[in-house]
Amino acid sequence: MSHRSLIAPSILSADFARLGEEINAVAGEGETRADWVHVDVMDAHFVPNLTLGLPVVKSLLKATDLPLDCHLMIEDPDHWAIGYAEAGAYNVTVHVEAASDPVMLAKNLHAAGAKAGLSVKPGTPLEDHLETLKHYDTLLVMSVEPGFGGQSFIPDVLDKVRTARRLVDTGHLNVIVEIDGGINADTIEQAAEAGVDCFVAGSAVYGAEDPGKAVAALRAQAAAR
Ligand SMILES: O=C(CO)[C@@H](O)[C@H](O)COP(=O)(O)O
Ligand SMILES: [Fe+2]
Repeated sequence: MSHRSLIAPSILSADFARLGEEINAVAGEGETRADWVHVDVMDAHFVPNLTLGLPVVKSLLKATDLPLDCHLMIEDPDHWAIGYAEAGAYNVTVHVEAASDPVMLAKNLHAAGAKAGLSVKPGTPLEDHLETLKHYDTLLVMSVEPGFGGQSFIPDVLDKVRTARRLVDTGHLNVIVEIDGGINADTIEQAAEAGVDCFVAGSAVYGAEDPGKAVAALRAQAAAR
């Protein structure tokens, strides 16, 4: 791994009535500071849950200087994703299962000034999307079925992470391997060992008494592998 492990707390497990304060809880100094804030956008169609959309993301962008990592679990990301990039999201991740033209989408996200992320559900093989991946900056490997926080990590996805790590390293791709779902003190080391660069953690951070300390502890565990 060429850089330190990145920790991206998911505000899905935060108090939605106090999102600005909740982000500030992981925006301190040093090791307690998150690298990115992960924002789960769900439309009750691509996934059976509804969360928040572009108006809330625009407000969050004003409330923090941390980079927003927007995970779009929505139908028709070809149409909607660009708005998040134009608003100033750092990274906009779309699901390969939902995108009609993911290569064009990545180009459009880049033109709008954002990084582009490609996400795969646990049952989606990576092998079918290798050419597409070359156009992206992050690969978000889902380690739970998308839709809800607080689910258990699916260990079978570690094989996919190892494959991704190998492809990125041997192909010299500039792609950050990110994992999302069930990451906590019990699972982060396996994920780090398999080659993950960036760890999304919702309940493990916002369910902790001190979210900033949880960020520091997860980062230390990831770095120890
Ligand atoms: O995208 C999703 C769920 O669909 C995630 O970002 C979850 O929000 C992660 O929550 P934990 O599994 O860490 O509690
Ligand atoms: Fe997510």
